[in-house]
Amino acid sequence: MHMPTDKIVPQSDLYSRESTTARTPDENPLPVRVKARDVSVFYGQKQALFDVSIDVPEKSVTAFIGPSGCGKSTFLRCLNRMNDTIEGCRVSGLIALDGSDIYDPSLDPVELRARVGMVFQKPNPFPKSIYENVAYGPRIHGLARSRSDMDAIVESSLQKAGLWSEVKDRLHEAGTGLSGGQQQRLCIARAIAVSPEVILMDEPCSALDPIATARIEELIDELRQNYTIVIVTHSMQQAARVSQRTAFFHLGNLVEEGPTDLIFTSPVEKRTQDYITGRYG
Ligand SMILES: Nc1ncnc2c1ncn2[C@@H]1O[C@H](COP(=O)(O)OP(=O)(O)OP(=O)(O)O)[C@@H](O)[C@H]1O
Repeated sequence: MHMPTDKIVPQSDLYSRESTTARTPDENPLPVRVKARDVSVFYGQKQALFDVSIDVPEKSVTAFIGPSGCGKSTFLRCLNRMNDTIEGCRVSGLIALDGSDIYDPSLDPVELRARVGMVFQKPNPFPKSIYENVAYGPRIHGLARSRSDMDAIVESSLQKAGLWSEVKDRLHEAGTGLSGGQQQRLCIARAIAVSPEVILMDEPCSALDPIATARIEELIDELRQNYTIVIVTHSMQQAARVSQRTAFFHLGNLVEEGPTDLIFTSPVEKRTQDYITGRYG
């Protein structure tokens, strides 16, 4: 059921405020693609996120880490309004993509989700052919004018997802017939096919074996040349391997965020230190 969340009112003072959780100013910061300020999320009466502020730089991987239930997925879902689909979920604060409020009522959430794509924990291809899985988004967004246009989009998306050579001779077979790792790459191809700016990944490797996981991690590293990626992961090793920035969440708060190497070697906050050294979580 579709339940609209609270409108986020863009307030210039909120928009221009610095993120207080950023621990070290980068010497050469990348342009900010997604800016969140004072984002709180409620499920009914229960508050799950408290005043989260963060800048997500473009063409890099930002990892969200933290113990189970700390709000990582809740915050990730705010970034493309997936929480709109959860009954009783309310969002306040500001989230801007390229300077524009994503909760502006004039913005179509379907268009937003093409610009901010999502890959889920469990690979979820449609019960259709490999080709149709990738062609579906471009078709509903009117991105291909002809069959050959569509063929080109499908091929290049599968190429970028590192799957083309494995499936080019079986494009009309069911997507669900692929291995788990291939299915996840198909889901990545499906997200890429509508030319997103940002790709959100919610524990994309948790259902995969170590070899398929390594393949997806390599792919994430390649994709960051062209896309802004935000990944939720339970694995600190994965965050350290794939991300340039890491944000540590605890009990609904964004405790600390900064360059991944610094978060893992010299965190400022004791709670971050305790988590990365395995004291809890
Ligand atoms: N649909 C929902 N309805 C009610 N409460 C929810 C819902 N989704 C999440 N929550 C609650 O919000 C809090 C944050 O959950 P969330 O799933 O965002 O955490 P997480 O850090 O991603 O956890 P995990 O690592 O276990 O996936 C938890 O207390 C959770 O129970």
